Amino acid sequence: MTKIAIFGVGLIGGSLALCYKGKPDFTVVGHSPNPKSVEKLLKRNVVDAATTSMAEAVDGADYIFLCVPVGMLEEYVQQLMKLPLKSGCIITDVGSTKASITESAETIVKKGVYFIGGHPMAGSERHGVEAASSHLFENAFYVLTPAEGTPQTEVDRLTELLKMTKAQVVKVGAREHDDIVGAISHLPHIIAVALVNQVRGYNESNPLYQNLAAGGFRDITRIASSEPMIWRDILVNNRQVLLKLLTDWNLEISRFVELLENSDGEGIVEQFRIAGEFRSQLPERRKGMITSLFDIYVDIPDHPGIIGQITTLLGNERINLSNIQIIESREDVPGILRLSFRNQEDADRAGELLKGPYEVHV
Ligand SMILES: NC(=O)c1ccc[n+]([C@@H]2O[C@H](COP(=O)([O-])OP(=O)(O)OC[C@H]3O[C@@H](n4cnc5c(N)ncnc54)[C@H](O)[C@@H]3O)[C@@H](O)[C@H]2O)c1
Ligand SMILES: O=C(O)C(=O)C[C@]1(C(=O)O)C=C[C@@H](O)C=C1
Repeated sequence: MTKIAIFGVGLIGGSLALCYKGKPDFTVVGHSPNPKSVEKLLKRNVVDAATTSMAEAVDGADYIFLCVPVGMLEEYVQQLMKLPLKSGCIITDVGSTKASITESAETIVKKGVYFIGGHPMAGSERHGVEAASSHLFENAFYVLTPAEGTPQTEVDRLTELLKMTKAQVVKVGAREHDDIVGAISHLPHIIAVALVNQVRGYNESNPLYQNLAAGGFRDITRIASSEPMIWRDILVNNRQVLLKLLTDWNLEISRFVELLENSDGEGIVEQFRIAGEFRSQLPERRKGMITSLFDIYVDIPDHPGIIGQITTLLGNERINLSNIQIIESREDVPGILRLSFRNQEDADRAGELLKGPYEVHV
């Protein structure tokens, strides 16, 4: 039996738990310091067992996932080292920054235990176990940042385990990770929040701003609704990288100021052209990295007419489906249907509607 202990069973921890729970020869234990959260995890059936005791959670664990906010990771590694851990146990984390935890854990972990930094490049603006899904990591990249001295055999063991998330594991240096992810994830979150707050200011004197906000504003600002505490920790932790990125950002914006001051239409066309060209080369269908669709997943029994029944139900309620895909049909699980919608509201309505007759995952 492989035992997995998960600390912080929220969006990411809960999604990992759902990837392993119920799989043959796996047992998943969730930890929270809060007894009410422990009760909730058991009630939601996300884990096989849940506890407020760190010692109980790690007792005999083969793998420990730290899925708490970035600012707490080091403290958790320190606490874990005071407990008797199984020899060969791998501790990994899912934090959105990698340099500080990878470097500090190296000095904290004791012999016979391994720390390998990790970061799934998938997520959402939602948080908490309620938003968890076993499909979250499908097709996404999952970065591992092993320190230099980590034996390859242990990296391979963790890579093998992560295959069950259906993510694609890649190895990247921790500092390189923070530079890159700073640019493609952390900076966009700052920009989204700043933009929403700029418009929020205008909206105070004229509510039409909010009412007229359409696809463009929604697309670029979805992530402004992300969990503040999670993002406080990420941004403060990666501040050195972000300060440099914001300097570069100011230059990009100044370029537009200049183009507008000079009514330089050709220059504007050129900016859009080179941006569009680069964006069109981003890997397609990498869920969690780039998507303008809102997906729900429905477990479907394998019998004829089932897809017709589902689309009819949606059609009757005038819920517009933008894509439909059968992900797979395996012997040990029901088939899975991915339904995509143009906006969160439609996805939520569809979820509510289909929840009765079918098993729905968001
Ligand atoms: N949200 C994303 O898109 C995303 C993607 C990849 C990685 N991450 C990383 O995953 C980690 C978890 O983020 P999440 O999005 O799952 O957030 P979340 O809020 O859904 O989950 C965080 C979990 O940590 C617990 N927690 C919070 N404060 C705690 C405390 N003081 N003591 C003990 N437990 C505490 C919460 O109860 C919850 O179970 C973070 O390190 C984040 O950087 C997030
Ligand atoms: O899709 C989203 O909502 C996300 O915020 C996911 C996202 C990202 O910025 O792409 C956010 C944080 C992560 O650490 C990894 C992925």
